[in-house]
Amino acid sequence: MRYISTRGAAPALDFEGVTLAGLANDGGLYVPEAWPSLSRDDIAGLAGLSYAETAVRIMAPFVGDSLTSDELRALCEEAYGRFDHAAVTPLTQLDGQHWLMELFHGPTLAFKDVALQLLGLLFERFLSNRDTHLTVVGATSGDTGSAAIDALAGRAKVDVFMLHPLGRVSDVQRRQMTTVLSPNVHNIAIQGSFDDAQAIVKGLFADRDFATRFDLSAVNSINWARLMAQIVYYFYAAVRLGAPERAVAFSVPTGNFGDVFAGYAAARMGLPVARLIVATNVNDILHRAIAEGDYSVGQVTPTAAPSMDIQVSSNFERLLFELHARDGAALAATMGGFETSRALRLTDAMRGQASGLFSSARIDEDGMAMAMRWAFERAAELIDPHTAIGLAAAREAGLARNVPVVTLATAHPAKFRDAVERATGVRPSLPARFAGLFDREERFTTLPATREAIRDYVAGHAVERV
Ligand SMILES: Cc1ncc(COP(=O)(O)O)c(C=O)c1O
Ligand SMILES: N[C@@H](CCOP(=O)(O)O)C(=O)O
Repeated sequence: MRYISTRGAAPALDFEGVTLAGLANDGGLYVPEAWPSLSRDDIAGLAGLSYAETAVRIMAPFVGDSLTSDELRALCEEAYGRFDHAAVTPLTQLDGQHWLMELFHGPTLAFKDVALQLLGLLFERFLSNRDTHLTVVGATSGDTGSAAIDALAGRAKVDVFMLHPLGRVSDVQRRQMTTVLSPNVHNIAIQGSFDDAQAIVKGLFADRDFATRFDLSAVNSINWARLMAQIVYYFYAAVRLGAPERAVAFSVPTGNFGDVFAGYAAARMGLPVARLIVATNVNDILHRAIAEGDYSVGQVTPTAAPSMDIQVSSNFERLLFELHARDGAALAATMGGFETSRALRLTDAMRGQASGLFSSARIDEDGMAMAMRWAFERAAELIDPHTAIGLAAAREAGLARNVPVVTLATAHPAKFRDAVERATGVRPSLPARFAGLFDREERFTTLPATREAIRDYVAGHAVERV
């Protein structure tokens, strides 16, 4: 399998190459040159397999020659062996139509663990026979940071610099990052928003000299390996609910468009997906884009679902690439215009194409709280604010009663216990392994939200290529 950049000008790479590179050097994102395809029999053959074995079957075509299937299996068994539920991503039924897919049974209680536990092992495996020290620079609105830090802390050939927006993540999220004191972990609170953090990270990659000097790599969903690992649970859930005989819809709490793009990839690979519902909070650029074709950047409003307080969604570029008929030069021109004007319009043809699979909804804070209460009163389930946005969107989507709708439960409710308590009156508790989280020493550096400040800090603490 080879990977090409959405902007058409970077060299094509194999799976090992894209995993280590993160972002393409033309500013684009890597995507598979062609979507692998699974037949109905292949999909039916996934029934009854363990999560790890399902992962091997789905990811093998993407990994190509970069790993043998025994190596891939060993990595999947190790990564998913760290989850505290035997099914890894279990389904819970809420009523006759609605299900939750619980993606929060990993070490840091969010869906990010599904991909980042594997990515940590992939880095280690690919670096084992290279004389390279990676400098991972990432941006987080709370969950990617803790999952990446858990996956990379203490690894000999990687340093991780994680930027979070000061004061805009939950206390549990922050402490999950800042109480990890390994020397290779560098937490930075920036005086700005998540969008500022993400723009700084992309800016550092765009500085080719800097990116080469420090062997920059990415753990955000700009890294293809992140999305690849997330495709697996769409197949795993759909097969449990009757695929390939029955199509399943998914409602996805969306910020950076990574999770829902993984659902798109599953559909492109042959999974019968009835609908992908893009659920946003009041930071609704993606809802406006899908519903009206208006992808224009507004101000970020802090909400009780802070991990979705995002305006510029990095993976939307991967969908735009598909909607530009995979023409990298055309997309590079579109993105150039967007970077200047902070706005772009989808043509009617693009919107028409997207609407075959995607729909969207914007859920405000009241809608979110109501969904938390509904899940609790109706099914005795405590759900986190992000999941609640997905569930509210699922319930208002108006899909035929015979279509099962799976809402992705992207975080454990205890990560956002204040918001959950406000909505339901119940304060969810953290699993026992987090006892003491609030007594531990925290370490982070606060910096201005400028590329220069972050570049200087990274340069002062990272390992330079010899
Ligand atoms: C809990 C939670 N839900 C949803 C999202 C949005 O996912 P994505 O950025 O892949 O759209 C995030 C952040 O990425 C998150 O942390
Ligand atoms: N919501 C995310 C933001 C980063 O998203 P990613 O999927 O691109 O890593 C977070 O919690 O950090």
